[in-house]
Amino acid sequence: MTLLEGKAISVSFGGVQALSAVDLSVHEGDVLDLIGPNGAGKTTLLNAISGLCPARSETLKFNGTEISRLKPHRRAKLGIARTFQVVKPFDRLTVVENVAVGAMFSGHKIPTRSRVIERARVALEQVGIASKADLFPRQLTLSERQQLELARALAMEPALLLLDEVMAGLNHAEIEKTMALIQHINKNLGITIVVVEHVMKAIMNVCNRIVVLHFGKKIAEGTPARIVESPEVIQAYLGKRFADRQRRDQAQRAAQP
Ligand SMILES: Nc1ncnc2c1ncn2[C@@H]1O[C@H](COP(=O)(O)OP(=O)(O)OP(=O)(O)O)[C@@H](O)[C@H]1O
Repeated sequence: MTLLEGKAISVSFGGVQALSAVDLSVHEGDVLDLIGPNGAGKTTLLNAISGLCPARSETLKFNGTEISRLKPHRRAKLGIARTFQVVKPFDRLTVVENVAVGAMFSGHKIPTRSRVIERARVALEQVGIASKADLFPRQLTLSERQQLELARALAMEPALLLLDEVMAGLNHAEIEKTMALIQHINKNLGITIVVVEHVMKAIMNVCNRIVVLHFGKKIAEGTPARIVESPEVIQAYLGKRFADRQRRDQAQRAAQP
């Protein structure tokens, strides 16, 4: 089933055409990776979906409802949550209180304080930092702050989660952990995910579809295996060495019993 359907999504900032008539379909259960060079329009596309920047489109439907004229908080209530590339928690609130702010935007009509805190604690457990609930954000490592950002979005009980570079600045072990967490959120919590991610090697093994943006236009879409074969994508973004290595890895995995 199609969860999100966008047709001809365009965004311009003054003279800059950040997105030009991009079509995007996200199916229920997808982990869809948005890739492309710096400035390609990836974050802008997440902003257009979540309502954070004014966008034009022929249609933008979520779960069958036209959302293009809805404010961000209305889209959040319908089940669209997102994380931000630069994590900016409320410094004077504890970790659990920060997440509780997210829980206030869940679909429930009047979330009570106890329900909101309970939901926040569940989300912290889901991302693995329940033991940090009563600390302040400044006491967290970079990786834990990313997990806080994820928990805040999960507390909104979304059907669609938009992740903007949640692995930026993380080391190898932390990236592996985050990958496993993304898989867990998708498979076990049943949440559809659109992820903007530059750490290609890692995300290739987790996503089922990739959409490639270049100068605000969609230049390719398909399975990871198809995308590494696309001459246009190799030239615009992946580079030949990465594509060759990825193809070799895929062949080795396929040959394993
Ligand atoms: N608020 C804004 N005002 C003016 N121009 C903007 C604004 N936001 C984005 N842009 C421009 O729109 C284009 C797309 O930017 P966007 O941040 O979406 O790219 P991106 O693919 O996410 O890049 P990166 O990988 O570097 O995060 C860029 O040319 C950028 O400079």
